[in-house]
Amino acid sequence: MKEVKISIFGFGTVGRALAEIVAENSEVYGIKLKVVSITDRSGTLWGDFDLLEAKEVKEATGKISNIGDYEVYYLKPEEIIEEIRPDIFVDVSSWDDAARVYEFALKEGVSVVTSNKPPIAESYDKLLKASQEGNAGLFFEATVMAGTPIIGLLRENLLGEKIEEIKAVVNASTTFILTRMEQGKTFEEAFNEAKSLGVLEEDPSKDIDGIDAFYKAKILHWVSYGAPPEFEERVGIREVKDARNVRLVAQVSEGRISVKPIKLPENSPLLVEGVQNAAIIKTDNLGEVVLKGPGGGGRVTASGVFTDIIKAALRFPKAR
Ligand SMILES: NC(=O)C1=CN([C@@H]2O[C@H](COP(=O)(O)OP(=O)(O)OC[C@H]3O[C@@H](n4cnc5c(N)ncnc54)[C@H](O)[C@@H]3O)[C@@H](O)[C@H]2O)C=CC1
Ligand SMILES: N[C@@H](CC=O)C(=O)O
Ligand code: NA
Repeated sequence: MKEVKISIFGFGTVGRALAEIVAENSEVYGIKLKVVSITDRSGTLWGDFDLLEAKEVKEATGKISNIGDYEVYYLKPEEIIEEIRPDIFVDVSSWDDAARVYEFALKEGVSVVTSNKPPIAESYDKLLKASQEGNAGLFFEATVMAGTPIIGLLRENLLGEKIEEIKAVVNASTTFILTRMEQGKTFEEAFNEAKSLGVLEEDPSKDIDGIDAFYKAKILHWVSYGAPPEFEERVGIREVKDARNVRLVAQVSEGRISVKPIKLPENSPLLVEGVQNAAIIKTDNLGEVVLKGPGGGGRVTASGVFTDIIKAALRFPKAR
């Protein structure tokens, strides 16, 4: 059975959920998935360790380096690629500047799977070139709508369509906060409740000020049009007073992205609740296609990462 070596970078809510899913499904489609390293801010665990033990140590102590019987290394991100030589580099961290490591990995023939938005939103074209140069895959399903498959839809199933417009609610945290405010909670009460769900960013202002949704809108623009937008607009939810039927809506059309709170009509498919996301994709032949599903949470996000790991393993030869 072909063994595929995976290095996980970042071991928070999503990383630990991914460890669970890989441990439950280590042999899929004739492939044996082997996590050979896990990195968090305290260091890199590298070797033949027990995945679930690593998850327990992280949850109990907050640091992967506290694991007893295994070697912990202090590697720069590029050294993970050079020294460990994984087949797939999986970024589930909140490190905004990870694009330089993705580019290095891709050029080395190492596929990249990520749930981390800024590197894709800000460096998509450069990374696509690097993936072609290194014959390696770049996969980022979980960056938008978590495991709900909008990226695969746009990158594969709608390739024959002209994307006329996308209107979407793609940030779970603000949807949760706005729907709790609709039910009479204050912003502060709703915000604190959202914290317990594991969907807020490490820096929650990214959610509240529309930055997370903006990155996602930019990724949708890249995938739909192969270029960055000229016009960009971003407004968060801090000034929302009457939350009834209000959602943070991302609007994407060729050359333009906008993220702002919008009061929606009663029957709008975008009037989602809780951590649900929804998107209305308008194309030349199909008219409107509606996609709705969970947009945040550990396993919901790790689901998209895991599917991308399988895609990468099936499509790309082992790293050189
Ligand atoms: N939680 C969710 O519902 C979703 C999260 N995402 C994205 O997935 C990524 C992970 O999300 P969560 O696990 O929820 O976040 P988290 O905050 O629980 O975990 C992020 C981890 O990355 C680590 N990290 C940050 N910078 C690092 C660096 N330079 N070196 C090593 N480790 C570093 C942090 O220490 C933390 O353990 C984020 O980029 C997030 O935007 C995407 C979709 C949904
Ligand atoms: N913080 C994000 C997590 C998923 O991308 C959100 O609230 O949607
Ligand atoms: Na997705």
